[in-house]
Amino acid sequence: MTDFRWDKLATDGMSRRGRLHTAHGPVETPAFMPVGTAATVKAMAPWDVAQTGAQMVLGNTYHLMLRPGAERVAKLGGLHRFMAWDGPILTDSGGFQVMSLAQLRQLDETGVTFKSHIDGSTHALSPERSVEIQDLLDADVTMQLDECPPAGWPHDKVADSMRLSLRWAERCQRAFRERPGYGLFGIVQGGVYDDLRRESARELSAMDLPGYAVGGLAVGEGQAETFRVLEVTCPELPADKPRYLMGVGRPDDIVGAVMRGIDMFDCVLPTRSGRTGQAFTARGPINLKNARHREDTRPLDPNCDCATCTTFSRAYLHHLIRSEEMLGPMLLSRHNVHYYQALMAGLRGAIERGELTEHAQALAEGWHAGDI
Ligand SMILES: CNc1nc2c(CCNCC3CCCC3)c3nc(N)[nH]c(=O)c3cc2[nH]1
Ligand SMILES: [Zn+2]
Repeated sequence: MTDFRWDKLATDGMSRRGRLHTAHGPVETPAFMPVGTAATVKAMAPWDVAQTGAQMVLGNTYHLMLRPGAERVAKLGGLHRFMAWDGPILTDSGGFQVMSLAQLRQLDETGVTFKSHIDGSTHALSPERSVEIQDLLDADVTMQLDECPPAGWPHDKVADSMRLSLRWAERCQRAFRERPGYGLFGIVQGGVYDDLRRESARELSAMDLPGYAVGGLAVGEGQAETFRVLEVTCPELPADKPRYLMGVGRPDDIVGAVMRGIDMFDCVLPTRSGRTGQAFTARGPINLKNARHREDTRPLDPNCDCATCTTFSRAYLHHLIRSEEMLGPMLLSRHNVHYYQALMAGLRGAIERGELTEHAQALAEGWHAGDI
């Protein structure tokens, strides 16, 4: 059984090309992980997800503990068998989703208690219970339970919140069931405050965890602030451990974060925006709802070799979205996830060649050129 580890294969400036080894297989980094909230990457079957080149997907403690329940997923053989995904799975710890989705939630030293947004039933999520749920789901990567302070909180409130998350990290590490190929990631907090980010990163680094996430970002702070926080945080993290920027992002966010030392990403954007008709292309995002596409026989993105782009015209995709046909979100989600995977493959190659700066410049020129 493989040991959980991340190999650093090449560097280019602050960026790294690596390989994560997990119980369910390797993951080439920098990596983009499609989000599979309720045990499905929405509108995509697992074979569609695999075909995009994605190696690792996200599951969600909050949704799965409410429905169908963690014990039930375990009884059914765990999340890999349940959703027929035999590659690595990372599950978030649930705290972020509670604060953004649940009703009547209460957060204190012990954890969070909340009422289900599905049926109003009351639930409690402690660091120990979150780790237990992620174990029952058989997640290859378990995330610590943390508190993600909303943007705009003052320094003293963020300091208290960051230190609570540090105490929860300790409790998660004690509760985590060590087994080969599985790892627990800490989550750096501290808002947009450099001193708090450094304190959080240093304390978590001292815990010698197998991987580190940067949380508390992509909450509306804007790209410049996100990048500034990364420039402060990444240098404080161990150079030989993977770094995961939670909830990011648009293609240009991802490129900028890779250049600042991030190795792993997750975001609902490619799937969620795909369902609303938005497609990411080498010449920037376009929305297929727009009437300008209704007689356009060209492919979505001539540079893309995915099934959507090599089979259908923009006119047809426009028709599907306008008609609210199920096939529309299916085809656009597949293209968008494929596009993100191709973006990551391009970044990995550029880092190997020591050409990331030039590659990033070429990508930005394409995006700014705009659709023709
Ligand atoms: C979109 N922006 C954003 N997302 C954040 C997330 C969620 C990342 N995505 C998880 C998947 C979505 C559903 C299933 C799992 C964050 N999660 C945690 N634990 N802590 C954050 O500070 C945290 C911060 C985040 N910022
Ligand atoms: Zn495509």
